Amino acid sequence: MNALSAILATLADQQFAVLGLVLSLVVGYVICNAIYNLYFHPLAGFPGPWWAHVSTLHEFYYDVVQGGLYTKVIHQMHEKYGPIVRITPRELHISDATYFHEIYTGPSRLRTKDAEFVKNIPLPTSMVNTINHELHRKRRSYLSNFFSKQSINGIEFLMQEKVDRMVARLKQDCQSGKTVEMYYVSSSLTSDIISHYSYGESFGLLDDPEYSGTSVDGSNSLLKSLHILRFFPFLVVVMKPLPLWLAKLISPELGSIVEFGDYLSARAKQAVASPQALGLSKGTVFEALLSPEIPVHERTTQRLADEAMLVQLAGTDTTSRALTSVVYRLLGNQRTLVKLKAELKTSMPTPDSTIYLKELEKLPYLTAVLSESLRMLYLASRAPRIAPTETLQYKQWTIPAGSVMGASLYLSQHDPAYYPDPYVFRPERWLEAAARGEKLPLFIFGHGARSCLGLNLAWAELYLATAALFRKFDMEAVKGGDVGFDNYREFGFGFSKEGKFGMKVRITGVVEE
Ligand code: HEM
Repeated sequence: MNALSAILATLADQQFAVLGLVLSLVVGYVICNAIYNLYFHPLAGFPGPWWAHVSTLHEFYYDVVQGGLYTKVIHQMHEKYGPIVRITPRELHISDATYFHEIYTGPSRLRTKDAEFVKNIPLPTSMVNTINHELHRKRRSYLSNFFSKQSINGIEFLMQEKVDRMVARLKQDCQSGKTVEMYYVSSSLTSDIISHYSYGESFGLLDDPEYSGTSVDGSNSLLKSLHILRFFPFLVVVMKPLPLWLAKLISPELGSIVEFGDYLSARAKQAVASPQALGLSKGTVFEALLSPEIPVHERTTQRLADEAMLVQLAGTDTTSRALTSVVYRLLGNQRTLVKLKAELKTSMPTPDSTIYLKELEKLPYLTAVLSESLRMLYLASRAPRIAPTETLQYKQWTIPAGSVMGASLYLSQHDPAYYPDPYVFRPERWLEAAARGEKLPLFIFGHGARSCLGLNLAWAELYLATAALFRKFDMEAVKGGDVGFDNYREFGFGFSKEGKFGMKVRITGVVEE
């Protein structure tokens, strides 16, 4: 008995000794790492609070524990430390919109993405996840014709057809006096357009009696997990092969994303298996991605499915939030609304006049209203870049080649250097700048080699839908029905404190003349 006790005691002593050793190693590592980060790291000389220099714990606390609040903290850091701040041990943030184009450059100046900021996106072979500059350039080129201005002008009839469907639905809602969620109306429109254009079959969300919100609810649940997935990327790997039944059991929104992913994989598989008989895939993203000029190793099922999913996600929630935001701004600014309605009459003499994109694009006030609504929208979190071989100079600071650096689009869009009183909605600022011979920058689509590929489609949808909504209908905001426009939280996009986004309206009349 005594011998056994002695053995157990020895083992316990040994375990404590091992535990003690492991703990001391961990503590030692943390201390050494903190000392290195504070005094020896290439970014050690940059301004910022010591805690941001030492570890990412604060970022984790504000973005994951508190939920999407680190951009606010970054803003506060700039107020205290100036225009350039080391916001994490390995990342600089520059809050000076005049420097934006140096970070987000065109293809002639080498820029890569930061791998840390794509590992949470479960589309590993899509262009948005592609770190390498050259590979990204190629992948993007496979779809750039598909979204060129010329191609988008060529599908005006398709967009028009969907806008007409939306108008018909809203007329019914007007008769029934029902309250409608504008965010769901907009996302049904944008989803139907992008699905019809990309896959040759519209998802028909505009025909859903309640305007299905499943697609945006699904992508919002994905967005809300982005910060968590960035800190715990292994979860992406765990979630990816989730069977549909289990995903639906966890949440209907997750279920809708998995279901959609399964649908796209099946379509991609079919297209790859028989590219000669594309059938349903003719004239779609699948056809573009299966072009014989693309190397065979890039024509895989996964590539097609990832890229198709990216296009659908990027093409739905973005523009639908933008359109919802246009409605929110107009209904909250009667003077602007009256002015816009008067201008719309000049290119649409009657509410039933056919709307032509080319005509709408020439309307200065409409363009200013859209630009100003976009400017105030939170639609993309910080997306840092790396200049692997270029040393950059910002004022007195030399940014070493290979540093991670970025500028939040949202903070750039509110830089008083370009937009005095940046939090005031004032479309006139765009017209005043034009009268001075200046063109105000619009940062929301990003800039350079990795800027938004769907920008022409987004603008076309916004022109057509805004003109239809405000030339054909009178509407009012439902009191307390607008949420998320304060951008309290950031999960890629802006959300309210409660994690919501939306705008309820009542269609009060159909315009007669
Ligand atoms: C108002 C609407 C939209 C806004 C504000 C917007 C904004 C952006 C931004 C800021 C980026 C760059 C993100 C980064 O730096 O990583 C981006 C990328 C992208 N957007 Fe959009 N977007 C909009 C609509 C669309 C639409 C309608 C599509 C249609 C397909 C689309 C497709 C894409 C794609 C494919 C990329 C990735 C480009 C690349 O990695 O080279 N976007 N978008």
